[in-house]
Amino acid sequence: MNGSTPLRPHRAQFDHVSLAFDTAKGKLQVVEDVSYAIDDGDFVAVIGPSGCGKTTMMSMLAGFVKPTGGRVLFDGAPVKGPGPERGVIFQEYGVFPWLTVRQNIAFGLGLDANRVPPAERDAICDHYLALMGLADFANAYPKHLSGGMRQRLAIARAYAVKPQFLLMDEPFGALDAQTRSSMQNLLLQVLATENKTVMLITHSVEEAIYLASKIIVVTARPSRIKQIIEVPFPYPRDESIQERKEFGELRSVIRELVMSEYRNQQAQARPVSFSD
Ligand SMILES: Nc1ncnc2c1ncn2[C@@H]1O[C@H](COP(=O)(O)OP(=O)(O)OP(=O)(O)O)[C@@H](O)[C@H]1O
Repeated sequence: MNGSTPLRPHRAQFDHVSLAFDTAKGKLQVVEDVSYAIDDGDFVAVIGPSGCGKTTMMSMLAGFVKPTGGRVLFDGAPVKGPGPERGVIFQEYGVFPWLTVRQNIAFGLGLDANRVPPAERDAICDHYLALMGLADFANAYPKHLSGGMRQRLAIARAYAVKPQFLLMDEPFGALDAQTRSSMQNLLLQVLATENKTVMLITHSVEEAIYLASKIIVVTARPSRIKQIIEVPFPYPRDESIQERKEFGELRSVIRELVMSEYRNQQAQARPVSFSD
């Protein structure tokens, strides 16, 4: 629909990536020697203990922070900053309160990188208003929406500019169980109709297995790769896979991996570890 952005395969690569923040108390090592690739069409979920460095990892690929060691590559070149081919959706992120729902969705389509003619812009807005169940609220302001609707709007805004590469940080974390599950299904539906590559950060093992093709379990801080797991369920998927024995078995394995990192975090008994 967005004719200005030709579809082409994308590849992201973390190549021995490390990141340490300079803080008043010294260096805080947050990511350490992480290497993996996200290939075109992959759906990679990253899961690990709270505060271990997942958002920091994603922020490097989004171009918000730079690694202090190694390289983060997008299409073979080091990431230098944000770009229109990478759409970022954070929890509670990205809705302008002074714009209506329709204007919010149209916003990115007025920016140079994604500009489209008005008729096309209107068609894209209509498409996502319908897809996200927001058509009746097109002219409402975000303050009149429920939390779930606002988050759907944030997602619609990110989808509208058709980034082929989606970076999603706990996008459904604040939603009630019902809305969360309908948003997951909607995401699978969008992925089935549009070629997208996704990096998703989640705390939910079920969500990771249900949505992802590959799950990266990371360690307690500093984030290192603990295990990379290929999810054995083909797409398209529906909720019935959650009833399958293999789903339950995989859930147990991943839960144990994550819990063992929580135990490590507690055993370290240092909520924040600094070094000079
Ligand atoms: N700009 C910064 N300066 C200093 N420390 C930071 C900065 N950003 C993040 N941190 C610290 O880095 C660590 C990792 O944070 P990050 O948000 O990446 O973790 P996370 O795994 O995404 O956490 P959660 O799952 O709870 O969202 C935390 O201890 C955090 O306080």
